[in-house]
Amino acid sequence: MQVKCFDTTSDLDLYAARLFASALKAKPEATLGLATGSTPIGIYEKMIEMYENGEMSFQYATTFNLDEYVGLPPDHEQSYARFMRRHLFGHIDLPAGKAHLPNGNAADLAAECAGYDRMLEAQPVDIQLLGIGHNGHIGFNEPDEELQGGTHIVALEQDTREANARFFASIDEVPTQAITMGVGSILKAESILLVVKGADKAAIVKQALQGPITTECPASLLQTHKNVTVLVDREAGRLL
Ligand SMILES: N[C@@H]1[C@@H](O)[C@H](O)[C@@H](COP(=O)(O)O)O[C@@H]1O
Repeated sequence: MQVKCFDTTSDLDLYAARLFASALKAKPEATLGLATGSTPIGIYEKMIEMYENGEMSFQYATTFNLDEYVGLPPDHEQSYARFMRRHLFGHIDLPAGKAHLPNGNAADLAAECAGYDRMLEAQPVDIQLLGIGHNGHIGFNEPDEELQGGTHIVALEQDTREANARFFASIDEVPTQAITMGVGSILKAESILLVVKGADKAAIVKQALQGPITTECPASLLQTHKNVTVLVDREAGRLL
């Protein structure tokens, strides 16, 4: 596992965007695993700049997002589908049909999960972008006695709903469930880029990288992967 610490988030964002640009240069038809949350927004901004400057093209790429809320209409301001359109897909040359997110409104959610896994098997992720929750969740894989391998429905922890309530009018509007790729699917990616920003993530990133490998901190399972790069800003990396 390689850990790189950056003085500014802007340097970190540029470095991460360049890793994706290199991956696409080496393999234009690469499958990219993408994430939501506040952490990747700056990285997506740099990708858009690089695309606009002709330094990066998504024309032949495929993307898979980690997760989506259950029960929000796709056009809901806080749905992850909308987030991705706003922060990335609406600004680049990725063909619409090549951007995949789990559908949290599917009539048959079990079939949706199985279908998402089939697509992931057919087009394995080359490079997976990940953030981390304060409790060590990745995607929406919450700490638990057991973790599921494939895409599944998860009940969101109260802490997670509270953390995400800042994007909603009130906590009551935050969905109670999500559909998420499993830790097993995440670990199948050829390479993983974990990005952590801010002092409030310093303790959990230390636990994830240097603590015991346990399902009670889903991100700690990244220690078992052969090709993980961790990018931290100074605040997030201060305990490492
Ligand atoms: N499902 C997402 C995760 O993929 C993300 O990593 C996490 C941290 O978000 P943030 O980057 O806003 O701290 O929150 C959400 O719950």
